[in-house]
Amino acid sequence: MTENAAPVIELTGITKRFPGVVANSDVHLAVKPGEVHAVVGENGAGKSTLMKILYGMYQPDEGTISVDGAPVEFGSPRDAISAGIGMVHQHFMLADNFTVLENIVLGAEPTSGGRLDFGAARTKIQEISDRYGLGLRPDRMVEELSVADRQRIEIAKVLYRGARVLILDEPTAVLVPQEVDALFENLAELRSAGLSVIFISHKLDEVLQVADRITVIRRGATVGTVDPQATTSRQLAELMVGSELPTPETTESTVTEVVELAVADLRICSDGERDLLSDITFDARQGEIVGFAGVEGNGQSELVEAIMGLRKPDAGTITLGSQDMTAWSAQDRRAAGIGFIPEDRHRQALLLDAPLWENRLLGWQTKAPAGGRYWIRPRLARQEAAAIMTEYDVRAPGPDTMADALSGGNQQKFVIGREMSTKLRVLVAAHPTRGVDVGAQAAIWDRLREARAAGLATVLISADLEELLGLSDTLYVLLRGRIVAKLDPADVTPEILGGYMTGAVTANGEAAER
Ligand SMILES: Nc1ncnc2c1ncn2[C@@H]1O[C@H](COP(=O)(O)OP(=O)(O)OP(=O)(O)O)[C@@H](O)[C@H]1O
Repeated sequence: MTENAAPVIELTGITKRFPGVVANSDVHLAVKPGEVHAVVGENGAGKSTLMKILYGMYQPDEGTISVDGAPVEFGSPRDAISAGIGMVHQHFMLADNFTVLENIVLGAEPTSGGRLDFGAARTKIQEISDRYGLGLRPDRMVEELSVADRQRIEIAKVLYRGARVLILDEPTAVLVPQEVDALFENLAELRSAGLSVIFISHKLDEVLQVADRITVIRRGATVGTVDPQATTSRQLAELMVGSELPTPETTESTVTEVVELAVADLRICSDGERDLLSDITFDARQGEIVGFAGVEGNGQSELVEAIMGLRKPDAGTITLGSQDMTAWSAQDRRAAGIGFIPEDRHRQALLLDAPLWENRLLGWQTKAPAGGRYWIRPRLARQEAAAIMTEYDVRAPGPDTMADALSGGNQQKFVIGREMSTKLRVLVAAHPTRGVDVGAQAAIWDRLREARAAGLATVLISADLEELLGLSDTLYVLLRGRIVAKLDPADVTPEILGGYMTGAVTANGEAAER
């Protein structure tokens, strides 16, 4: 980064109001050419809103956007893209059954005399790949590729469209440590080529490692821009929150001998072809957190769906206490006290166009006091929703607020609060703190530990290795649908765990043959 370079992007005095909420209030952000600029802030601080304004998805109520010193107005993402701004989404938007080349070109087809010119596209993609060390192979099918490869395709896609400023929204949430290092090398290449990266993340250590400058947003307003060389992650967190953070406490084991959930010889096949899960056998005892590590797509979703009754296994049994529940419906399982924090909160946990009080009832409609066999009690549901909002620090105007008006992290906190405020025997938690800020993460970890101490058996799936190592009593690694290692979290580091997850280290702890 050139110290005194003029900003390539400057947002000045940005204010954006939603009903009952000022999402951005007089925000200032200046991004220089050749810098990685992190934007951090608590859940609901206004980061996504600001990025949506920069990307032309929302229009600000006040304030200006300048590109290369000249004011611009973006009516849509198309305008932002033509001004050289690209967004790499957290949820990849790639078509699995197309090649890398097709995915990059889709929507920005090259024309030569009115015809698609794939030859020119291939050359351009190869240049981009070589220049930034992306290692793309244009003819590979996307479905065969890892999460990290897909992310590189998304990056190439925006570069292909001429982006000079790339917005990366929580890019490391889905990566193992080795992949995070590789991503950071790619970012270094982009930076040295004079491009700019806006990096949104809740992982403050990573932010300090990768960013040239960090802008902190608190409750919609800019707190300031800091130099990572002169800031610790604790200071950064305190700037975000506006007060000192409590220190998380360590806890004693609470694992008992009583098996609450037993999974035996579970097998799930896809169309009779390939096993998505095979020979899965494990127990979760009262007072125990059983963690599952794995690169996304190695059987975690199928395991969760089988336990929750959303997918019928091809073989094996699932037992709750002394009852075989393999044939039970999803609703029977919830009624028996199995709580669920799904990976995809939008599809599986919330009705986005319904108010929070209705979402309080979702999945628990038949449970007293607010729900019941024949009717529901809106007044009680409102009270319960309000109680969850207070207890889990869900920042929103009230129980009548629609779920889709909440920031991502606040939606997640609401879902966790809903599930955990019912008396549970088993909790299946997939990525429980994905997208939540450090303060909320520590609070959720405390809740999970308290529930464990009270006897809850938890199955924890997470891509956050620190979370898995910090919470689990027993840790399994899933690779290609099998358990390839059973580990004591006290004995492993994130790097070793990453090795098991990618298959680089085998079950006996040795490096796998290449
Ligand atoms: N479409 C919308 N309608 C109403 N309110 C909204 C809308 N989008 C965001 N908000 C509100 O604006 C505020 C800022 O939300 P935003 O999503 O920008 O936060 P964020 O910093 O990205 O949070 P997170 O880390 O949880 O993703 C929140 O109070 C949120 O509830």
